[in-house]
Amino acid sequence: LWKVGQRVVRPYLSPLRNMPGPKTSNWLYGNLLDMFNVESPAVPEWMKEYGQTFRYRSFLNTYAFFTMDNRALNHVFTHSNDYQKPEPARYNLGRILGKGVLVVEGPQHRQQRRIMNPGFGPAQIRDLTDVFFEKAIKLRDVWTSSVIQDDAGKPKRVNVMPWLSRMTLDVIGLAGFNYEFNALNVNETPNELSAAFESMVTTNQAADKLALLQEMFPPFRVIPTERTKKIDRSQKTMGRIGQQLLSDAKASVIASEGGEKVEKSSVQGRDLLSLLVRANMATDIPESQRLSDEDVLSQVPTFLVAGHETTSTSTTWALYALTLAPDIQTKLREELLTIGTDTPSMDELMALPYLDAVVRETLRVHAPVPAALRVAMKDDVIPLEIPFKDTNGNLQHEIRVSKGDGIMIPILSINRSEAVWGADAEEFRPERWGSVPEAASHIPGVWGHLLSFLGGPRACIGFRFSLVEMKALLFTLIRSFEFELAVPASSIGSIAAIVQRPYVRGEPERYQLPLLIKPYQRS
Ligand code: HEM
Repeated sequence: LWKVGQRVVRPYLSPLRNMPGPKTSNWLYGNLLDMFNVESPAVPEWMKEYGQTFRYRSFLNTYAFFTMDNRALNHVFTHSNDYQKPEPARYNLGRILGKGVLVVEGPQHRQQRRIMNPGFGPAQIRDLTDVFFEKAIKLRDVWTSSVIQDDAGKPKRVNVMPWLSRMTLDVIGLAGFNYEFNALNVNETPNELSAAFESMVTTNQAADKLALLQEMFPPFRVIPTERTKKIDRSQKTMGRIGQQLLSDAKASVIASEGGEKVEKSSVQGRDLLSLLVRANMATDIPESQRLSDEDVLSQVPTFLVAGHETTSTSTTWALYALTLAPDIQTKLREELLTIGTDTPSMDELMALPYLDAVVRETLRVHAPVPAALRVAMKDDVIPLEIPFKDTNGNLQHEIRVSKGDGIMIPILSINRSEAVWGADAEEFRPERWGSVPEAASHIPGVWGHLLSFLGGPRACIGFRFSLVEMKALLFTLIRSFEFELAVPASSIGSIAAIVQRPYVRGEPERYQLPLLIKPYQRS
């Protein structure tokens, strides 16, 4: 009751009530339904009317604000303890991931990042490059042998999304924790871990009103539902398999420490879980700083959730962009065909300038995670680069927030900002990376003058991993195939549900990118 009371009273006390912004349109959802309206999202209109910093109403009409201001965002990123992920989102993720690095906050997060960071460094990702190519080549071969042509040898419509998703699942299994999902072996039934994970992430929370109440109001969380029971069952399976993977990783670390050679054909010892186990056993980490087995195990589903659909979705968008711009597709193919092998090293791959520009431009225009949310954990004053005029007509050089106010970090709007990238900011034009505008260097993102991987201590830990994986995929596919859209470009839209995916207007299948894929005949 105290919490409900706080929620009711908060809107009358927040300093954000004097910031300009739209009127609330729903007593329960505030402005959220307008913001997430797929066909006509309200944010672009609000940006025209109120500028780059404005307030809106969130769930139960609590106050939140939207800002594209670099200084304000930098403040939010660097004070990650004071601006945490919303508790309902952490509860939801935590049901699936346990206490993984994506969910925990404060000292626990610092401790986990400290031990995990080394596993994601350039040298470690270099060691995983052959896994990226092995699976990219497997996808190429499955497509060539049985997927892209009908019996008469004509290209048939292929929804590339699930294929790319199978490829990245296989990669994160092997590179993440030395586990073979075999998702690209389409004739085999999904293995146990894959089925448990699938069952967990596809539980339909939206259809379950009690689930929404449980998310928003903790006392309801003690009530078991079909959804919670399903998650519990899957968690048991994942826990059992995870325990086995952890024991294997420990054994491999001990074997390699003892000078025993780890089998060359296996990734064991190089996978993220083994690196994490090794870092956790390092002698310079005091006993009190080490992760418990439970914390280490939570990283297995964390890698699956964070590192699988994000990379497959961005590669899907890259193929989409290349079908709309055949000249760019041809130019990219020409560059890729200058390499004389199907399996270049990471350094050779990363040195290809046009591939790099295409990947950057994809992650700019089609950032798979379009926005992030944070909540102020205390009253605070956030400095601004560009002031805003409050509802009383006074110029404000800072934003005053009270504990509980929300913040929307509009990753995609910032990536596509005309103020930064010029009048053609919405266009996919890889050539722009030949001369990056000065304004882009002020964006507080961890990579590439973009916010696609966010910034600060909570930035994406796996950005190098995903860049090399995406490049290996594009390298392999663009050299081997020509891609065309199988439907008119105007029928493709995008739906954002944490990750932003394409769909075809008027067709029942929820997420898809239907393409025609032809083998490329080298002259
Ligand atoms: C194109 C691919 C990817 C994109 C666009 C992406 C984007 C992001 C973003 C925006 C966040 C911050 C979310 C938030 O705090 O609200 C994040 C966090 C994270 N990502 Fe990624 N990611 C990608 C690939 C990966 C991969 C391949 C891995 C692992 C192998 C990974 C692991 C993580 C983890 C563990 C976090 C949580 C970090 C923390 O809170 O300290 N990501 N990612």
